[in-house]
Amino acid sequence: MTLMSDTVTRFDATSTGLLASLDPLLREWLPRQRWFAGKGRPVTGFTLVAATELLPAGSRLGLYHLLVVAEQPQSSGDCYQLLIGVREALPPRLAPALIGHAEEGALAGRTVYDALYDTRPAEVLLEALRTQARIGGLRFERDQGQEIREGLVPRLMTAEQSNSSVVYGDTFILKLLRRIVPGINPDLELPLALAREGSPRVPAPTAWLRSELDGQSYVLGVLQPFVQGAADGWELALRELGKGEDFTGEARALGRATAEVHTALARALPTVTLGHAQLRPLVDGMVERLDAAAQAVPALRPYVLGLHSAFEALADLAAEGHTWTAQRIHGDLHLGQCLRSADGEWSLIDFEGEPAKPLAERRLPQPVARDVAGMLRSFDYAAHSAGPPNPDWAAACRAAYCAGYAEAAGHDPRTDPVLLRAYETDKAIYEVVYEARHRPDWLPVPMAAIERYATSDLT
Ligand SMILES: Nc1ncnc2c1ncn2[C@@H]1O[C@H](COP(=O)(O)OP(=O)(O)O)[C@@H](O)[C@H]1O
Ligand SMILES: O=P(O)(O)O[C@H]1O[C@H](CO)[C@@H](O[C@H]2O[C@H](CO)[C@@H](O)[C@H](O)[C@H]2O)[C@H](O)[C@H]1O
Repeated sequence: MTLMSDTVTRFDATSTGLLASLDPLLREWLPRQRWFAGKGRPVTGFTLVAATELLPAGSRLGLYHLLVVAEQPQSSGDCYQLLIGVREALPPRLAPALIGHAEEGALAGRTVYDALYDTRPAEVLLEALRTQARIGGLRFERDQGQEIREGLVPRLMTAEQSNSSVVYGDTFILKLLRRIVPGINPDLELPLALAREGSPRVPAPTAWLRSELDGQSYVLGVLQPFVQGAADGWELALRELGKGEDFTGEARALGRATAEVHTALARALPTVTLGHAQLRPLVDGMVERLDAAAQAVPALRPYVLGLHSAFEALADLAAEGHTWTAQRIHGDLHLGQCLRSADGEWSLIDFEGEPAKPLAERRLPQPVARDVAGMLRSFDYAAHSAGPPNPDWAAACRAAYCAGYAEAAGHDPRTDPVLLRAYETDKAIYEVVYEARHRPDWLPVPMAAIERYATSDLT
């Protein structure tokens, strides 16, 4: 256990004692969290990167903001953001938040819990954003043009997520990023760029939380307007499928919304042309991901040769002199990232990209086909998740989505089937690894697509 005490605020004398209390509790609790990225390997210890006392430890309710590196074998360790509450005992409503009872160190005899479940700590965060507080290394910042009312009542969203979100009075939603990496985070960067472009398709960031550590900036959270009465595309698609209803009207609207976001991003941020030299490493990446996935998930192995052909076809096109335009994109687009407001308008959320990929890679310009492929995979997922597989439903949504995209963008993604197939294949491979790791019961869904892609020509 090491301590970088220069980043610890108002807490230097007891920081080691704090970690002594938390270490045994976090070893048990952290790996059980959905957002824990190091699943399958034991946590062997923690390094405290920063500890900020937000409510005094001596009071009825103590509150610490922590950045800790979880040490694991064969890894340099991921850094996590934790909001730790400390009480004598937890009231029953906070039972799901329990981390454990500290037996040693500075918090010995007290109960430690995930403070995001608790009203007062969540209020402390919103108040700090509202007043643009600077506490230790934490920078609470906001868009001066948007107002944050006082007295909004917080509630933690309990859905399984990659991060953790608190909704304030159905007016704002604060997403606290759990795994923290230094640098410009697209989850703040892209919505801010879209807001500057005046795009109505993405809730404009109202405020954000950053940390300055060792000369590097970390985005820790983003506050956005809450889209009231919204349903996400995944819920809606499953509902319509279950009723045997048509979803093509919504799929077409989603295609238009995606194209509008792409057009605004292309205006706001640089675009580049990909020729053979640039496409080759992109294809190599796809091949490497396939090979790594087959190592990790044995069920993929019989299909590796068949899947390679999708990537080779793309490399062949590049070798023949084809070029593609690349720009900033969403990076992890699926039905669950699309919200339909009560008045029927679609917005896109969660521009973080695939959280497991390095930030620099997530911020590279890429062909828009990658996002389109993500949505097409999502229609296929829905069609394989609600009762017996319904490939006709998926095919109809696919056609409507691409037609909607073409209406708003002026070009139809289906006119480049080789590129689209390569990205759909790449995404399905990603999904196989994702499901094997997080939801093994779902593995047959992407595997059904893998089987098709490995054995069929482009249709
Ligand atoms: N602006 C918003 N308005 C309403 N609900 C939202 C908003 N942003 C996110 N949500 C809800 O929160 C969930 C998680 O948000 P998301 O950004 O996808 O987080 P994560 O990165 O943790 O997956 C979404 O599926 C959606 O239900
Ligand atoms: O929502 P996240 O950004 O955390 O994305 C991850 O989890 C998704 C599942 O929640 C996963 O999406 C896959 O399952 C969806 C249905 O639950 C489906 O609509 C998507 O098409 C499918 O990829 C996503 O891949 C993963 O990154």
